[in-house]
Amino acid sequence: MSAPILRSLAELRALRAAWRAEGARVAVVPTMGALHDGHLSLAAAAKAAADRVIVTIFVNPRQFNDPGDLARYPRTEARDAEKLAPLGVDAIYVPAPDQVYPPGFATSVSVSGVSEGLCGAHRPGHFDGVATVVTKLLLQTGADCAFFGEKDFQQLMVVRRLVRDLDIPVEIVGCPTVREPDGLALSSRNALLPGDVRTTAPALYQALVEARRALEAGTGAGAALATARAAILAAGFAEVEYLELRAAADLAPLEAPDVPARLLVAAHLGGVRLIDNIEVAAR
Ligand SMILES: Nc1ncnc2c1ncn2[C@@H]1O[C@H](COP(=O)(O)OP(=O)(O)OP(=O)(O)O)[C@@H](O)[C@H]1O
Ligand SMILES: CC(C)(CO)[C@@H](O)C(=O)[O-]
Ligand code: BAL
Repeated sequence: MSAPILRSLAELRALRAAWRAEGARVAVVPTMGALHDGHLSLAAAAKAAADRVIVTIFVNPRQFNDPGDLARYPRTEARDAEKLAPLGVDAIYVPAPDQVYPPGFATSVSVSGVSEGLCGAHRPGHFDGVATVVTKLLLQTGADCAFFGEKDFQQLMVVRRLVRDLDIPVEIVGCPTVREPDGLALSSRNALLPGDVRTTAPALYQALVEARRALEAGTGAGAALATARAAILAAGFAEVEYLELRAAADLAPLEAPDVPARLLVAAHLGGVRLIDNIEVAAR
């Protein structure tokens, strides 16, 4: 059976109050819709960890630095609800824009440090938009736990930081990246890839895997990353926005994987910006 779709904060609060009275543990899975198996893996993990699960669908205008990107972001609400039905999700919150940003809205949540560099450097204002809407969704849902994908690793770190800094009583759970059989990380934006470049897209993940192998075998970061960058461009990507080795704990820049590390990349293919990242073991 399809979960009820809630469009107002009042409806969400009423349901939340009933669940609180039952003593239910409530999970939230924030999304922007156009759901794929990556999102569904978060919903399944949430269902396993909580009594009640709310999936939110809100294409948040404040996190789009590029108006064209916002305009073409895929919107597939009816199909999203169908995909969630077999998972036993308890509610889908699809707020009208004024339920998140009421007239006169004047507050922004800005997380420094971890939101600088990487996507933060290339998408000005993006993480302020993410931090603001995630803070609102956590407070509106009053969730006990919230599920985010490691595919957006920097976003996950920004959310962990803001929850600690603002004393929001919620457990943040990071979930592994779900991939296509050829390695491409699932992403709503994959649907925008022109057909003729789809077979090129997995080169991004392959380059990360090869760089990880080299780093873990003792190759210096400079050489390993230069080889990976060249491989991504040779495969047919138009631009590598960033390709960096960072400490997994706080995303501080690293010269070598001497602590648990993350290798993160953003690159452009067929007019679409793809991101990916993988774990690199400490030497
Ligand atoms: N392949 C994936 N595996 C696991 N989680 C994912 C995957 N893709 C997205 N998520 C997670 O789903 C949540 C909602 O993400 P979002 O709706 O932006 O989807 P997306 O596919 O990342 O879309 P976009 O094209 O905007 O990057 C985020 O926590 C994100 O990290
Ligand atoms: C966390 C999020 C739902 C906030 O809009 C979005 O950034 C996303 O889908 O990753
Ligand atoms: N998945 C992160 C949301 C965004 O790209 O805006």
